[in-house]
Amino acid sequence: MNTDSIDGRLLFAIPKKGRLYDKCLSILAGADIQFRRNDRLDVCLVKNHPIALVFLPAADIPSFVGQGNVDLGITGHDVILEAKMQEHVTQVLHLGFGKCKLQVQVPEAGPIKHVQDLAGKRVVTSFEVLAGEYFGKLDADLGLDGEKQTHIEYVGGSVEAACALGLADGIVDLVESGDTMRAAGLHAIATVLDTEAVLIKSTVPKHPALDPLISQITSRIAGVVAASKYAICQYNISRDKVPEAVAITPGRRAATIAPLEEEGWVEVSSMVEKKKIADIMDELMKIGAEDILIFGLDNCRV
Ligand SMILES: Nc1ncnc2c1ncn2[C@@H]1O[C@H](COP(=O)(O)OP(=O)(O)OP(=O)(O)O)[C@@H](O)[C@H]1O
Ligand SMILES: O=P(O)(O)OC[C@H]1O[C@H](OP(=O)(O)OP(=O)(O)O)[C@H](O)[C@@H]1O
Repeated sequence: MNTDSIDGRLLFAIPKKGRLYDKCLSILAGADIQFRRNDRLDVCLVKNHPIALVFLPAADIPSFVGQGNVDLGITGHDVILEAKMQEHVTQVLHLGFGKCKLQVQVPEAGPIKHVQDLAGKRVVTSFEVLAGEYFGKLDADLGLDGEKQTHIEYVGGSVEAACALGLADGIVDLVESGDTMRAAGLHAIATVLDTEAVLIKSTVPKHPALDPLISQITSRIAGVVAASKYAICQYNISRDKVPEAVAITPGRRAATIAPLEEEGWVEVSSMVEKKKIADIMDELMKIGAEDILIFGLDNCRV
């Protein structure tokens, strides 16, 4: 391999900006994929692996990967469906970030209360394929055809302004916290899709020789994702309470139980989901656990 060229390297597409960018950089750092991105440069050679990173718009990544021009990529599940690339890419890993919903939204103060009231009217969106499929089914269910069908119009951004500008009766857009939607005086009346960031590869890879490297990178990224999701919970408890304790902290395979010097007491150590930590600690306190400690994970392979 020529160390100064992309020839022979695995091409790995990363969103060049936007909501997924920072999280992707953390994933790459956690997987020890080392690179330096010079200003405005969209192709970047990795120093410690035969990989080149290609920084692309998130919406273009499914087609690049699906057509085999790029071997691996990170993007949103939503844009894979929007690009109609679900048959051409394999979703290797769910990455646990970029979580949001694609929702139908209408003015809060307006007359439209249900999605059926919006059918046949004007909908503005950046997701014309997904919105088109959604309203296509709804129109068919309601017997709306020809001119009576819902009019879907594409805009590239600031979708939330369309109703206030008189361009639309409703919109289809992404919602995470709901702040954008509320600030625009809108509320959601239906969910088209739940989405999150995913690691994808081509369903029919152009470079099968790269499969071992793809597996290695996938396993590293899976470790980083698991480390961000789990923590270690360690506590002391009297031996007779062990059955109740392991019901609360069963671990991934099984909890580790070690005897303490003090007669009748054990130490329990177990992986727990971070989002459940407060509830788990409450439950452990109730059954008499003591010295409950939570340790974060820098990285792991599980
Ligand atoms: N508010 C959000 N919360 C979580 N994930 C989101 C959010 N908005 C978008 N995403 C995810 O990130 C992907 C890219 O969206 P983003 O708005 O960052 O796109 P972009 O158009 O490339 O960037 P920019 O908005 O800077 O132009 C979306 O397809 C979706 O999967
Ligand atoms: O529910 P919220 O937390 O407010 O997030 C939703 C907003 O996030 C995305 O846009 P983004 O802010 O990425 O910018 P964009 O409109 O330029 O795509 C999306 O298009 C919504 O507008």
